[in-house]
Amino acid sequence: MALWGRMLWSFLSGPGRRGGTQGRAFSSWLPHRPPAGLLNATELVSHWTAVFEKRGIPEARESSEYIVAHVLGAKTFQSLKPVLWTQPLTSWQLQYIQELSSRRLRRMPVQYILGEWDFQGLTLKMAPPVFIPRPETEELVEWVLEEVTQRPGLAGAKGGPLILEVGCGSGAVSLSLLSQLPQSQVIAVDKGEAAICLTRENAQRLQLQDRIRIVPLDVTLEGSWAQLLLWGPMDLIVSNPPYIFHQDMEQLAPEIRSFEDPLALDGGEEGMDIITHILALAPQVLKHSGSIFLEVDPRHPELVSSWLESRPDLSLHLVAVRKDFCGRPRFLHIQRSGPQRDCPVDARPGPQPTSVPY
Ligand SMILES: C[S@@+](CC[C@H](N)C(=O)[O-])C[C@H]1O[C@@H](n2cnc3c(N)ncnc32)[C@H](O)[C@@H]1O
Repeated sequence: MALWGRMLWSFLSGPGRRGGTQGRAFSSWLPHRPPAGLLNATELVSHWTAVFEKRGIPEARESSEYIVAHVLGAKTFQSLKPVLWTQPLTSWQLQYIQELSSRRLRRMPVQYILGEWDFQGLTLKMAPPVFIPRPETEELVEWVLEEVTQRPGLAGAKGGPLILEVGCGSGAVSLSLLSQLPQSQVIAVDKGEAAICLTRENAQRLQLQDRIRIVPLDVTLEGSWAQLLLWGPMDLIVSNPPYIFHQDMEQLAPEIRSFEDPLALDGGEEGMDIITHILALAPQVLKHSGSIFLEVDPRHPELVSSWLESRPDLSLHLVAVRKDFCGRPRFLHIQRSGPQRDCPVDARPGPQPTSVPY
């Protein structure tokens, strides 16, 4: 399976990642009844696992377990009370499972079928075509949290950092940073209208709307970043941008190709289109010694490093690269040195950071 196919499915088998039973993304009942004789949860899981396997659906058992657990009001099959494993299901539960399973047969990702998914302990609403947060992005968030905690300079003058997230999608990164950094504030931007709406909805569901500004913005448009200066220089920029190499797009799993917005994935010929826009514009909004954290493809550390060398005017330095849980170099920490450019809000000189060769 292609790289991104593996990434999508690697986290279905993770323990207890998704949340409660609100947000049933489900509108029509199938007219036919479920197969006769399959009356309890364990039998239903076995039945749909076999159907999914026969039809070549990836993560067959995990998919059927999540669906059955969801209908019975639990996050995971393992967390169901044991009595529910063998208790007969009602006819509406059987029909509901059948409806959701038929969506899986059409290769809809489980996260969209359930209408919600957990990220960093937060239950987020999911809706196609907004990008489904991946487990490795939790590692990006953890790195940012570590750096903010260990380097007081990153925490900003107000006790918590002002963070810009480029490409917020469902709001997973911004909202988890807000929830774990109670003094922080976030400006979350995205080009997609559906992403902006979903981040807004998730912020409200999690009662985090007071510390986040959600701005529709295309970072590739000249002058688009000027409006961000209203809120002052940023302590941090974080982004999981579209970074797939264009020629790799065809190899993506059907779940991704058919349901997720290609604009959330396709980073152009070398996956660098949005990355270079972020880096070129960052000095306008980032405070001196501010940091940029990016999730990228394993080929990008070298490409980004060379690109930054070709743009000394930006005063940005790649200071660290981190590997993901599969051992691939996937996260970049880039730091700004030198005074703020073109930013009237913060022209104060300050100490220069020491660059560490990565
Ligand atoms: C890989 S997704 C990441 C979503 C979310 N941060 C996460 O990790 O789950 C990339 C996001 O960037 C947004 N995006 C793509 N091009 C953009 C642009 N030119 N300006 C702003 N956002 C953009 C997409 O709409 C998408 O929501």
